[in-house]
Amino acid sequence: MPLFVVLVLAVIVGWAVWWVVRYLRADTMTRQSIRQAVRVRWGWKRLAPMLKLSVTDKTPTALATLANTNGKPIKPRILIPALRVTHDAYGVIARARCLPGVGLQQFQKAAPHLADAWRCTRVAVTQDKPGQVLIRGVRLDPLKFPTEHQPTGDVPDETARWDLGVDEYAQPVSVDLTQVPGVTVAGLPGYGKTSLVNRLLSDWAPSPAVQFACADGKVSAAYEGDYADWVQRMFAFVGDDLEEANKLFRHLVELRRARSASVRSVLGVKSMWDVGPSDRWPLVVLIIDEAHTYFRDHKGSDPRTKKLAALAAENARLVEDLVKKGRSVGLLVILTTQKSTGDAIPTFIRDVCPVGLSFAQKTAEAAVAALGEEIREWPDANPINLQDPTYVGVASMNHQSQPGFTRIRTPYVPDADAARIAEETASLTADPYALLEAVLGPRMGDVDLIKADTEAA
Ligand SMILES: Nc1ncnc2c1ncn2[C@@H]1O[C@H](COP(=O)(O)OP(=O)(O)OP(=O)(O)O)[C@@H](O)[C@H]1O
Repeated sequence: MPLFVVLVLAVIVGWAVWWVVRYLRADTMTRQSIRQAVRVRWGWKRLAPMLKLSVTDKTPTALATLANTNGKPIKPRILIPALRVTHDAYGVIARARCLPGVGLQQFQKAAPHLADAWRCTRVAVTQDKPGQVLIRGVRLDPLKFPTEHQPTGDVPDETARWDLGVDEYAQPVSVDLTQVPGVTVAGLPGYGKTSLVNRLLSDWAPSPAVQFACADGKVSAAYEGDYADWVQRMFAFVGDDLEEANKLFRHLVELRRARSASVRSVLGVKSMWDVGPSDRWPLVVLIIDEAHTYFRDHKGSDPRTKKLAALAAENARLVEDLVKKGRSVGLLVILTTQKSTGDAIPTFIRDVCPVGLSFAQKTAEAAVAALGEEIREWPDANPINLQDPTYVGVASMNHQSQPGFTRIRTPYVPDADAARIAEETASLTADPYALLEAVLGPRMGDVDLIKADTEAA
């Protein structure tokens, strides 16, 4: 046998073995996707013309004209977009070349028929490169399949990137929280708020450039509740006591002022994000869980109620200060609530938070309270459609930088994993105010807090 044939055979056998091994090693979902991808590839030449995704080229090529010796008219050519198909557990990802007259619009129009032909729940067509479209087909609805996240304990590659989960096309969703001063998280009890925050803590805790504080309105003492393990990685923790919370918020507003006053002299820039957070100037994340506890209106004329009402009003004002003025000096506030009324997170705070997430909600009003009026215009993404228990862990998100809402399947983070990370990273905990004092030394006394306020405002 000639050497060339042997080589070709060896390549074919090697390729086949590689595919068989890949197939056998894959899980059931991925195997289905591999078979689906093969069907998509094989059926493409027939399917494309049926869906008007081909063009007829009547102009003969130079080669065809040369070869045409018998003088018969040359048949027009049917051009089919070249298609490259890959797979993942949820379905197929295909890249198609555009042809004259067959581009993004035509593929998008054909998407429902592609979904039928490829037996997909959803098909989305986007364009990420000129001359090419990306066709994502999901056989299974990624929103309906619970996932789990095992935190690695490694320092994140990028600071302030919040990996949230996957969207309805199983594409990873993450939000860049640099320059973001506030995030709201709402949803009915038991639908995954704690797990969402747990993930952020688990992923970010290994970084010495992030410090955490927490006010948990659901508990009275640090050893109770969802954050019991995390307390060791937090420089401050308060329970449902309004006065204690007030002290913490004041402390943080003071930190905000001191940072605003000294950012130029310490970091040499106007905004901390120009240089990024560091262990001496860390990003400070304040988690306010069950935010309603700290802000709700107390009605009554007895002295105790009056005092609570005054504290609640001041708490809202202090948190507003942090969200409105904390961005450039590295403060981030995450507010969560299971209450579905407008006063759970006062609208003047909600509206200055650029990122909002909501798990399931019971009523349209609750969805508006969580995500703003705009959600009424996006019925498909409305969290009132997430009440089925299948959607525990699924949230709808809006981000001020983009129109519309994204539905996200967030993963479950086992408590034991979160506890392990908290323990491993506890030694990184430091009070950012003390860090600033250490940097400024005796100059701390010179920090002009009033001037800092005027500048930041
Ligand atoms: N992302 C998720 N995927 C699958 N299951 C989840 C997810 N998040 C939470 N769960 C399940 O739901 C239960 C309740 O979740 P979690 O404590 O996060 O809810 P919550 O919204 O914080 O409730 P609450 O407002 O009462 O604190 C968890 O114990 C877990 O079994």
